[in-house]
Amino acid sequence: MYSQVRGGGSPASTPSPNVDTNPSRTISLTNQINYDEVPDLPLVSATPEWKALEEHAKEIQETHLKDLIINEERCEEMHVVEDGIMLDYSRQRVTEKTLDLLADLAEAQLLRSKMTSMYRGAPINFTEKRAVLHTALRSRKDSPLRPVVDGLDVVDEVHSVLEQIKTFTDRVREGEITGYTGKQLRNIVSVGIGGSYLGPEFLHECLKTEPEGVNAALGYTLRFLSNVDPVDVERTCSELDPEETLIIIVSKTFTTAETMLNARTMRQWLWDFMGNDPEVVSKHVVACASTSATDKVKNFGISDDYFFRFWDWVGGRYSVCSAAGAVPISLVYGFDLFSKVLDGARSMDEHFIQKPLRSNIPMLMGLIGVWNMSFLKYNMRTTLPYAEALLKLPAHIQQLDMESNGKHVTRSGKEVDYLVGEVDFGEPGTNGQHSFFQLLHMGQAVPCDFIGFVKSQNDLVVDGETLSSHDELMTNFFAQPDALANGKTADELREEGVPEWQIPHRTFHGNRPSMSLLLPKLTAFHVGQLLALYEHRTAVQGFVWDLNSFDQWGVELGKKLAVDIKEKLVEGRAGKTIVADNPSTKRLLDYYVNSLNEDEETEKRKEPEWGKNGHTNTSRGGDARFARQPPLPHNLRDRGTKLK
Ligand SMILES: O=P(O)(O)OC[C@H]1O[C@H](O)[C@H](O)[C@@H](O)[C@@H]1O
Repeated sequence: MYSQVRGGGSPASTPSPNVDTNPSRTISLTNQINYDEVPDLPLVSATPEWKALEEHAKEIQETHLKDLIINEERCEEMHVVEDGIMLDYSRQRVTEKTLDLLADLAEAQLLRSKMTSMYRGAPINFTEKRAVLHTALRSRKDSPLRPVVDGLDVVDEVHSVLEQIKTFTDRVREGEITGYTGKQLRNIVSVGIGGSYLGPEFLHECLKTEPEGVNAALGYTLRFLSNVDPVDVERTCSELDPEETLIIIVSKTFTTAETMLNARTMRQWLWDFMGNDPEVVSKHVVACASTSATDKVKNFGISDDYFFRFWDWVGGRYSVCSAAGAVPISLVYGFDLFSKVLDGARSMDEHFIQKPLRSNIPMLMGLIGVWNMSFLKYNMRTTLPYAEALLKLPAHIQQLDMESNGKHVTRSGKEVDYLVGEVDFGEPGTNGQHSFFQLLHMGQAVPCDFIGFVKSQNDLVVDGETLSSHDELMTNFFAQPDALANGKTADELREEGVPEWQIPHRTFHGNRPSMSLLLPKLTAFHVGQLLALYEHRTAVQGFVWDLNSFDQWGVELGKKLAVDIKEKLVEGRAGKTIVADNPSTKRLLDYYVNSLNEDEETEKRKEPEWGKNGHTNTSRGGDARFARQPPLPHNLRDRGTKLK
């Protein structure tokens, strides 16, 4: 496949990707990396730059954060305001020297060359021989940077699909494209898992309460079906009118077992309501998949016009800005609002490639991530958005980062002897404060990303309150980082009159690092910025650690074993003796199969029922037909007995 760049433009709209205030930090673009060969490089931990940081970490271990954060000059230095975003990293356990040494490490690891290679479409995902071009998904049509993959201009490809999506989604929203029985398509069900689900759901949750989003989505519902658990199907279909439902199958490969079973289930659901006619599928099912899955999409019964392609050079966890996110979001919120997400992501792409280290938000966050993990040995990290609409951001970051940097070898195939790949988790504030913050304050130390907004999507002031509810939320955003950094000493507790016996239980050691990101408002544009910011943070860490952050071989083994288990389960349910690879798995399988068989002797397995909960179908304004339980599809009736 491999790609070259046509035109020779810079990765973003401004002339040089290597702008740096400190000329000694500027990396020559001639220092290009050859991704067609597996390099034989020493581990980064053997470099003098790494060793200098290890030495420096010993000094930092002696310093308490509360002594660092009282230094006015340092606090001034350790914040950035760019594109409306403020990053304050003064509560990280870093000094000017730390940042200089990290810059040296970044330079030694050719960070900027690697970034540029990514933007230009070099095959940096070399184990799969693929380019990594999610930045091209938000390129301007007339971008001077024209990566070419498989002979195709990537930016032209992207814009041709975006136009197809705009036309299709506008026509659906205007009622020109309808369902099989002529009804408007107002219920959208997006079927997908992993990267084909988490990012789009995160965007949906943000836009749901965004004022423009609220208006645009009036009369529409968007649901995500990801888990192969039949209960997820039940929940998804509950009270939906199939005649008004459009199913989007989002799967890059169009082979993922869970997605394809759910896709077949949803196809059957449509047929069971509207008749077993191929036109039901061609009018109610669309696909977002990679061009290499074209035949599979056709074989499913999906028409060409309803196929929105993306490309092998878009990784699943980096695919939100492709058709995977564009189709469901544009159907419900309109293409224009989705375009604003792309604008925000593009502005972050430009920021990332153009800005010098000390003004570069993703670069600073990535390098501090490396510092915390590999040198200060914090192997966890938490994302704490003080915005309920970001409730799915932690789950998205979890996949993005843990699938990207959860690796054990370098690009040269050498085992790493340093810590890489944090465990990422999170929850919106203030809810998180009432669940796991006890551990953050007194148990294990976990670096925190606090994310807050100057304005709420929709603020409230209750009569008699001096502050708005958003101000109230933000007081916590400001207070928690100080509590983590400063802690509380025994002497301070004594002064407050705390009894001596309680003091050990109420002492906070502090010295717990965090960073604070403050954005203007959770709009479509700013959510696009956040999305790209975290994608780039992950890339920075992988580049410095010398990993391939863009493959995911780690998910394959379990998938393969599940296929083997399926055969064993079929045999067990047919009354044959289960032969398993080890006694532990055999015991579990025997227990499962025997329990099922016993159950069935006394009680027939319960049949699933669509719309079981019997709520009013809001999208139909409470149509009585859907408030009742719809008929059970015939093929699913037999499902409980099929395995016998
Ligand atoms: O989009 P699909 O091909 O269905 O893949 C869905 C997901 O499953 C895979 O196992 C990977 O872990 C994810 O990176 C991917 O996003």
